[in-house]
Amino acid sequence: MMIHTNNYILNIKELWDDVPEEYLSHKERYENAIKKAFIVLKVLRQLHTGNIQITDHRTPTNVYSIQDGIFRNVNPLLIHIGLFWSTIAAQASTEQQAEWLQPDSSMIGTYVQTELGHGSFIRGIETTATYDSTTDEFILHTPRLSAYKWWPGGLGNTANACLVMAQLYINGTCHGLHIFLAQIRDFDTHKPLPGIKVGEIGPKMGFNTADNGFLGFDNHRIPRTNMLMKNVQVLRDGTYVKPKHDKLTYGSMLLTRVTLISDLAYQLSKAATIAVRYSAVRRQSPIKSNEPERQILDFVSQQHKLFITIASSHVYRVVGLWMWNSHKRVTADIHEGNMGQLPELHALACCLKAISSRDASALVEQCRLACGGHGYMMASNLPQIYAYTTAAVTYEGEYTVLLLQTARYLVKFWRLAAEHKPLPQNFAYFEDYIKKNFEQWRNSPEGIIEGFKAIVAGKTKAAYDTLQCNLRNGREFEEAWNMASVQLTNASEAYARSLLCEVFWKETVQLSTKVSKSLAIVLEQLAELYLMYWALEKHGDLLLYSTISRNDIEALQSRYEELLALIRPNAVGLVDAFDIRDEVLCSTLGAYDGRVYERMMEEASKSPLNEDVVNESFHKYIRPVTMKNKL
Ligand SMILES: CCCCCCCCCCCCCCCCCCCCCCCC(=O)SCCNC(=O)CCNC(=O)[C@H](O)C(C)(C)COP(=O)(O)OP(=O)(O)OC[C@H]1O[C@@H](n2cnc3c(N)ncnc32)[C@H](O)[C@@H]1OP(=O)(O)O
Ligand SMILES: Cc1cc2nc3c(=O)[nH]c(=O)nc-3n(C[C@H](O)[C@H](O)[C@H](O)COP(=O)(O)OP(=O)(O)OC[C@H]3O[C@@H](n4cnc5c(N)ncnc54)[C@H](O)[C@@H]3O)c2cc1C
Repeated sequence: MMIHTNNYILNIKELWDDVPEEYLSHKERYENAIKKAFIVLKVLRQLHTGNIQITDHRTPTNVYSIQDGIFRNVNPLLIHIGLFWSTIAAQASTEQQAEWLQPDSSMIGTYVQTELGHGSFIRGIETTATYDSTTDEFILHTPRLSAYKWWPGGLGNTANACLVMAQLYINGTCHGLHIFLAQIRDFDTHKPLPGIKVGEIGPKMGFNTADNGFLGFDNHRIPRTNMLMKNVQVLRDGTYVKPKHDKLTYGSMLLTRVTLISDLAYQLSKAATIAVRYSAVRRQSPIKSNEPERQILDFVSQQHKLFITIASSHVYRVVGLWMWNSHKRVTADIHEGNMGQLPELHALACCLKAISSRDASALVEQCRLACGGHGYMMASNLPQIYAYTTAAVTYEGEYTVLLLQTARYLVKFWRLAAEHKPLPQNFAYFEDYIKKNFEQWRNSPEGIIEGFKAIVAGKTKAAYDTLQCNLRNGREFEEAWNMASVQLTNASEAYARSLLCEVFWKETVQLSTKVSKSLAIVLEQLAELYLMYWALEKHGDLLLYSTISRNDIEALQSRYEELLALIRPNAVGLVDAFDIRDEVLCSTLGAYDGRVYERMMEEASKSPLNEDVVNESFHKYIRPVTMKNKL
């Protein structure tokens, strides 16, 4: 059968709620989401087997974006599809993949790594997998409360299998973290298997349809062949065959960090669409007292809040794709046995995941605030987008922890520069900074990019000097590192920002040669706005580390305000160009037709509190008090 993805999925009636999910209980929400998830999974399986084919040009990403509207919250199968499958595809041997990745598999899986006691420091994970050569099995065990797995999406009620991260023991020797496939529930009855304690962790700020769960093993046995064995093996006699790089086991985190950048771009495009469209409809106060009230989008301060969100969505779309291509390249190299590019990819993925999630959550919140009171309504969908987006600052590597990973990489290159050793081309600016080869400041995108590099160099130097000073004062390295950690994270943040500016500007300039002149102008305005915005935000750093002057900063400010005015006529067109359907946007404020007030009233009428003209609590509680002496 040939289908058009959008229409096919959007026309499945059971996928759309009569009652907005906010009115459902925790349990009902989950059950409703599961109903939808399995309708969608069936479609995906049909797509996979070729029983149905997509006639439009869309990719799984598009299918992913449609599901965003269907679930309002989160698809309970997100981790099954996004992490369970992809980890097997990346880390299981060919034979294991052939067995486990069957399209009609009974397995519904999740990715089980974090424990009650350890999330960031995964070497501290306490779950053990001990090889028993007499039975050719691993024994999975949770030695204490802090070792209980806690958080995995879909684990609470949905999953019957999982990929577990555990410390591998063979003959009393610990070989560190490895990944194991474990069945946890009976495929037919769905009851937990003997030796498995599993459940759901309760309501959260968002992700309430993801049934995040807990899991404990009581000496649960799995076959030896259930360890993911593409990069590392345990042989029948207990021989341990080491991987080519000991962080290959962390590959799923790396991939998800890369994928997330594009996902966050998409969340930003939704928030920008809602807030810009609403700002074009909403009128509040005249600008000149004798004029009619103006669209709030005409207030320059409103443009300042919103246009950076549009630009940032493009930045993360472009940089997300750039990272995706790098990941593909490095993965191909790894297949050939060349691990040389892995540290760089890891360092880039860490800081870009950290900054993209932090930017996205701050900007989504800014869009919500820019919609005034109405942005606080669940029906605007902005609170849900915020709750979803802000979680990304924590999951898949907490913000600061990831920035500190990138800092290790920066410090390594600074050390080379300080010792006058050869540097790779992309860090040549460290040497320039040491030699004080400062460029004359230019108030242009290229000048700002150079300025940001100077900030990276200056901040890395400051952090490195502090580190050295702490060491000279007799501190152990780890302690000295901790004492310098504020400066180290600052350096990483600056590094991420300089990458974002440079990649975005270069890619935009290149793209501009391939599109119409009028489109090229708008794209370059957006890219320039992004660079100017951040130059102004970081003008203190530029004053410290580059050759910028006060006059230059004032000129930047004027150009920035000019750009806001230039973008204003295209603002609605720019968000329309994100091409997000109303069914996916799910917002009374952001729908394409601009019927904001009508939609708000329609949504309010769905409130169960409007079902009765007089709520029964009036008779039970209010009247006895207010009418007590009057009856
Ligand atoms: C309608 C249809 C619907 C279906 C849709 C279909 C489409 C589906 C598409 C899917 C799209 C998906 C969209 C994305 C949305 C995703 C939403 C996700 C939802 C939530 C998921 C959440 C999942 C999780 O959170 S899982 C748990 C994650 N946990 C972490 O990230 C823990 C963080 N901690 C760490 O990573 C480590 O502990 C670390 C790195 C901080 C420290 O590790 P360790 O202590 O071992 O190392 P160090 O001693 O610090 O370093 C040693 C050395 O190793 C280097 N290194 C570390 N890590 C790596 C690495 N990964 N790779 C390479 N190298 C690494 C490190 O740099 C050091 O090197 P040096 O040279 O010594 O400096
Ligand atoms: C919505 C959501 C979904 C999730 N889904 C999954 C899932 O599917 N599977 C899974 O396994 N896990 C999942 N997680 C868990 C998630 O990966 C962890 O919460 C995350 O890695 C952070 O770890 P933590 O909670 O232990 O935070 P902590 O590490 O305890 O962080 C607390 C604070 O300590 C600081 N800190 C910690 N270590 C350091 C350090 N070395 N240096 C400086 N500061 C430090 C942090 O910066 C932070 O400020 C999910 C979490 C959330 C919120």
